[in-house]
Amino acid sequence: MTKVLVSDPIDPIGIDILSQVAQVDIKIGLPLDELIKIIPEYNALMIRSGTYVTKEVITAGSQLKIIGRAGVGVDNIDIPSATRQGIVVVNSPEGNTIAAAEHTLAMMLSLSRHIPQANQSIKEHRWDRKSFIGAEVYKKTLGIIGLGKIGSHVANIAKSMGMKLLAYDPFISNERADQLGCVLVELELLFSESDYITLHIPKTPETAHIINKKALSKMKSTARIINCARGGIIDEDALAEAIINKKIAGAALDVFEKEPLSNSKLKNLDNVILTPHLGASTTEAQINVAVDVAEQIRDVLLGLSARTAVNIPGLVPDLVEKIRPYLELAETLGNLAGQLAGGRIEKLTVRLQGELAAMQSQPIVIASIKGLLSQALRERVNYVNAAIEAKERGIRIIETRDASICDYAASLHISVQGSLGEHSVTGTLLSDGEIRITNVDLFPINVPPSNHMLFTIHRDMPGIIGKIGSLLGSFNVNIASMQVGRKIVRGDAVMAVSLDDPLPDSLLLEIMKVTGIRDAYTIKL
Ligand SMILES: NC(=O)C1=CN([C@@H]2O[C@H](COP(=O)(O)OP(=O)(O)OC[C@H]3O[C@@H](n4cnc5c(N)ncnc54)[C@H](O)[C@@H]3O)[C@@H](O)[C@H]2O)C=CC1
Ligand SMILES: O=C(O)C(=O)COP(=O)(O)O
Repeated sequence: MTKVLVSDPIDPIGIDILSQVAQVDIKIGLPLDELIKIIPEYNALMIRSGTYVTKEVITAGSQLKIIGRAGVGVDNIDIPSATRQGIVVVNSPEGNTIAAAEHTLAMMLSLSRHIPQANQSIKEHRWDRKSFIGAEVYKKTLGIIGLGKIGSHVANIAKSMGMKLLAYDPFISNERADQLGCVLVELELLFSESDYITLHIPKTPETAHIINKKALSKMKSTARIINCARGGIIDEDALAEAIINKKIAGAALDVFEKEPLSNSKLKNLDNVILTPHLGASTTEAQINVAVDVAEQIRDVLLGLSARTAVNIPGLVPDLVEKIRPYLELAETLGNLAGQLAGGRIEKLTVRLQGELAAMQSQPIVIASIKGLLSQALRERVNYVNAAIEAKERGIRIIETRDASICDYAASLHISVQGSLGEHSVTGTLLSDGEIRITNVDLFPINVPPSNHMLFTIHRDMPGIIGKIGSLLGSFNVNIASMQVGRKIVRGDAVMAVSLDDPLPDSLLLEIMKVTGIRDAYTIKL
């Protein structure tokens, strides 16, 4: 029975989707050791920001196929470990964009107009209008750090409120910033010019404590900071000090270095507004992310591809659909070439030929690697970890294209160099999508792949095919088809035999003894 563990609160619509294909267990707030104890039973894990999917959780999750993050940030998942183990990680890149942007604006306006403090005072039976004189955001400067999906939506709304917009994002073009009415500037200038500073960046080694004591010292004494992105991008102690010492005017924070926030100086400061990571907490966003991620978990458990995997490079579903037959071709050829080469693999060369040369190569290369490693790693290798597995084994991957090779409209040539020598295979797809192996070690042939195959390199001489046929017959191995390819008459030739039955090792030894046979290989595809 396929089992999914849901370890953070997810909208019921997501649970319904998962229940179509699996038993769904909802266990919220599990301590780490408990999660590690039960995760081996599960094929998928669905989380939000509350669950830390550490290396230990992933190692214990030996059956896990997919981890689904019902939200954007995946910094609570050890992605390299998941990738290494072949686990797809998916998120919902857009499901909560609006919710997070609107929370940011609510925080900015709450800061400006002291709404939480005024609300508190009236509930404490005071009618105090003097203490809560606010500031308008109109004509003020908003500095946006991170002009991605949420930052852009914040920019659009802030613009319509009459704010001047500065932005810092080294990965965004001037044209894009222009469209949003933002001026791209360096951080220093953003710090010194902004009345409000809002952060919309992921937490990475580069962004950790991007707001620190030095940055705070450059800001206006009237500046206010909003962080609805990630904890840890602000040095919380330095921020508290800056507010206490009136270096800046205030802050509104939704996310914290350690969540839940426990003892913190920030809790005692009047001009600080704190919310418990509520950026994505709207009914609409929770439905969006739950559907988005649950559907992907369902699909992956059914053997389909994920729409927004964060750890499968280049394999977006539209592309997968378009090139799926070529992925199968690449896997088959990688597998075949790997078995012909045997021994320790040193180098894989993938050449996209004819019309294939114009296609996106990355998925085809990954499929070739997956095929190459499939004999050694079986189901442990997949599209997620194939490249990493090859790298860790020191296999060099070379990718080339040659549009001028037109024996077939589109073909793929794979060559594998290993400790026992080098072998190459070429293949193509027929108009009905069937695979044909068209070349082995540069000998032209035309055979479909089959589960059990025998390849020989032999001298082109009379009687050899008959001898092989009789030997197979004497071992009760039935031949489905046989093809011989040669470059010159009575030179070397290749024989490709498709078999209905597996070929025993003892038979291979007999075949090797036949006069004229130089090499023989049993292949399982
Ligand atoms: N508080 C909450 O509940 C929520 C928080 N978030 C968080 O908000 C953040 C932004 O999310 P999105 O806009 O969806 O992501 P996004 O990927 O669309 O945008 C992030 C932007 O940050 C930029 N960036 C990356 N490194 C940078 C650096 N070193 N300096 C400056 N810019 C850098 C990128 O170029 C990109 O434009 C994420 O950390 C996400 O986890 C998202 C949703 C809800
Ligand atoms: O999507 C994100 O990055 C968030 O931070 C939202 O977190 P949550 O799903 O509400 O725990």
